[in-house]
Formats: sequence, C-alpha cells, structure tokens
Amino acid sequence: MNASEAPAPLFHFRGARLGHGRETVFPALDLTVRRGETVALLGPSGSGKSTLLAALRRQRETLCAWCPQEQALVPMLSVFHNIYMGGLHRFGTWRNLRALVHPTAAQRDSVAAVAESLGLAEKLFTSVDRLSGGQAQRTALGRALFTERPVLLADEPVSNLDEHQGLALLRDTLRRHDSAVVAMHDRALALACFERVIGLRHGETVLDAPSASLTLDDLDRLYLP
Ligand SMILES: Nc1ncnc2c1ncn2[C@@H]1O[C@H](COP(=O)(O)OP(=O)(O)OP(=O)(O)O)[C@@H](O)[C@H]1O
Repeated sequence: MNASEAPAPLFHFRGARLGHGRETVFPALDLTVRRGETVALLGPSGSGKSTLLAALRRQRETLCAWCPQEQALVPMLSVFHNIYMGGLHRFGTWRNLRALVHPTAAQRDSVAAVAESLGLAEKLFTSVDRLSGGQAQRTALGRALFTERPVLLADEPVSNLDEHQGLALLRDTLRRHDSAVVAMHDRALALACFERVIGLRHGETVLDAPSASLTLDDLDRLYLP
C-alpha cells in the first residue's frame, strides 16, 4: 500500500506537548494512528499511557468508546444503570430518565445483552458496590460498549480478570470496534490481541512496531530500570 492509499489518520500528533497543567509528560510527541488499527500501549507506571489516552480522546471524543482506569462507576446504582449510562448520548433526556427509573423491556434487553456478553447476566440489577473488582471492571467495559462508538480507548480494561477471561473479553471487545488504543501491562496479551505495539518510557515513544515482529523479551526491555 503506498502513502496515498493508506487510511486517513484517526489520531495525529506532530511535536505535541502533552501534560497536566504546567507539568510536561510528553515534550514533543510524534504519533499517527490510522482507522482500522489496534494498538497496545505499554510502558512502566508513570510513563504516560493514561496521559496519552486522554489526549487521544480529546482529539476524537465523539468517535470514542472510553473505558478509563479509575472506572468512575456509580457505586449505589446497578450494573444495568451503569451500563445504560454509556448510551445516554444516543437518546433524549426524557427517554433516558424513563429508562433509568422504569426501563422498557426493549431497553432492559439491550443492556442485558451487553451484560450477558461480559458474564454479568446474573448481576444485572445488583448495585456496583456489591460486585467483585473483576465484575466492576466488566461493568465499566459494558458501559464503554454501550456507547456504540467505533474507536475503543481503554486503560487497563481487563487487569482485574483472570488470564483466560481477560483474553476472551479483550478479543470480543476488539471485534466490536473498528480501531482501538488500549493501555496495559500484560505483554503476552498485547502480542496476542493487537496488531501494533507502542512502548513508552519517560514521555517518549521508544518502541513502535507490528506485534508480529516483537517478542516478549523485546517488551520486557521496556521495563528495565
Ligand atoms: N492529574 C494529574 N495531574 C498532574 N500530573 C499527573 C496527573 N495524572 C498523571 N500525572 C503525571 O503524569 C505522568 C504520567 O502519568 P500517567 O498516569 O499518564 O502514566 P501511566 O503510564 O498511565 O501510569 P500507570 O501505568 O501507573 O497507570 C506521571 O508523572 C504522573 O505523576
């Protein structure tokens, strides 16, 4: 494929400074992610993964299903309500209020289908403060899925799940989006599920390669002191 045939950039930074207020995390970031790509973001704690994800979201907010690390679920509300909240933008205020207080069968079914795909069918009307860490994490993933947006941006979305469940849910979630950038620490999962791996260290991109060309040892080197 020559440059003129490549899909248009979905995200693009050229010499961008990214940070928090006056604190700079990336002094001069160069990065392009194209539509259709699935990208794993790896790097030691504090290397800038969450900072970069937030900046990607700001570039294309209306296209992005967002699954942040801190989850921000409403603990006193049920799995149903928390997942439904991912879709608030799709409907009008009145319909949303009714759905949250007294959902129709169709509204219940559409959320139940997402919950079921995440193994949460039994917990649909359990409040989030009564879930395990992994169940809460799956609820946050459900809320992102219910946005029905094509680009997944997720920050360690399966870190509380066991290896097998994490792999299955991540694969299923990626299948439901046409592009994705996902921050994670699990190197094997990154190689198994994503086409491209970007490695960060101290606010710099120190690795950017197709996952098929990488080994676990290559990724381990990102974490050396
Ligand atoms: N809200 C904030 N205000 C100020 N500085 C912040 C804020 N959030 C993160 N930082 C700083 O930005 C830098 C990068 O943090 P970031 O959360 O992006 O790293 P990370 O790679 O996602 O880490 P982790 O793997 O621990 O989640 C760190 O030095 C951190 O202290």
